[in-house]
Amino acid sequence: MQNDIQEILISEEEIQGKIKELGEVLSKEFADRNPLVICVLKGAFIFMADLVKNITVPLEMDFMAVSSYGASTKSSGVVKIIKDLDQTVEGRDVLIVEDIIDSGLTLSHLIELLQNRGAKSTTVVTLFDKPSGRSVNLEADYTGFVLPDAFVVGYGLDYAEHYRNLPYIGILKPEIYTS
Ligand SMILES: O=P(O)(O)OC[C@H]1O[C@H](OP(=O)(O)OP(=O)(O)O)[C@H](O)[C@@H]1O
Ligand code: HPA
Ligand SMILES: [Mg+2]
Repeated sequence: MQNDIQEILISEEEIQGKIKELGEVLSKEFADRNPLVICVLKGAFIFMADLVKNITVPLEMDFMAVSSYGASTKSSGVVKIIKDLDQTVEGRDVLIVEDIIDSGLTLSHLIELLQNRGAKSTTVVTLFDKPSGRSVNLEADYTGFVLPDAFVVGYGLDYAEHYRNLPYIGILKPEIYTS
């Protein structure tokens, strides 16, 4: 698995340090608001788990699975809901937890959906942001790291369902997805 990685961009230690910082900021922002923290599966599952351990105020969690990449390195442009939320978002302060914003299509779709369902507020925290990939105008409220224009894997992010279990973020060797 490691042999398929061209370069490690962000180490496990750097990721964990950043998540502690994000947890502190979000604990202040959401004190006394009992947010509904929504994990965008599958990619965000590791970030969600590490992040909520660093948020020290009461919150609730829910999970939603969406997919637009499949076994490709480019967004299909169609955001499919594979598993919907169990809880209602009506009147709730919602914190959306994403692993990466690339084209922005997944999040813009999700934010619109949650607002239409009556969420009181929607706040986005993403661990990674790839601004060069954007096809819609969208910014997270909180961002961990800004990434260069390359297809990355690890820490929840996959290529064709592999590499999610790497504890760091790396650039996948192009020959892996062009061969
Ligand atoms: O900004 P975008 O271009 O929409 O890309 C970001 C989304 O793409 C990935 O999900 P993917 O569709 O690969 O599903 P997965 O999380 O199950 O891997 C990632 O986890 C984000 O949710
Ligand atoms: O760079 C990426 N890697 C893995 N999944 C992704 N989904 C959007 N961008 C990426
Ligand atoms: Mg994916």
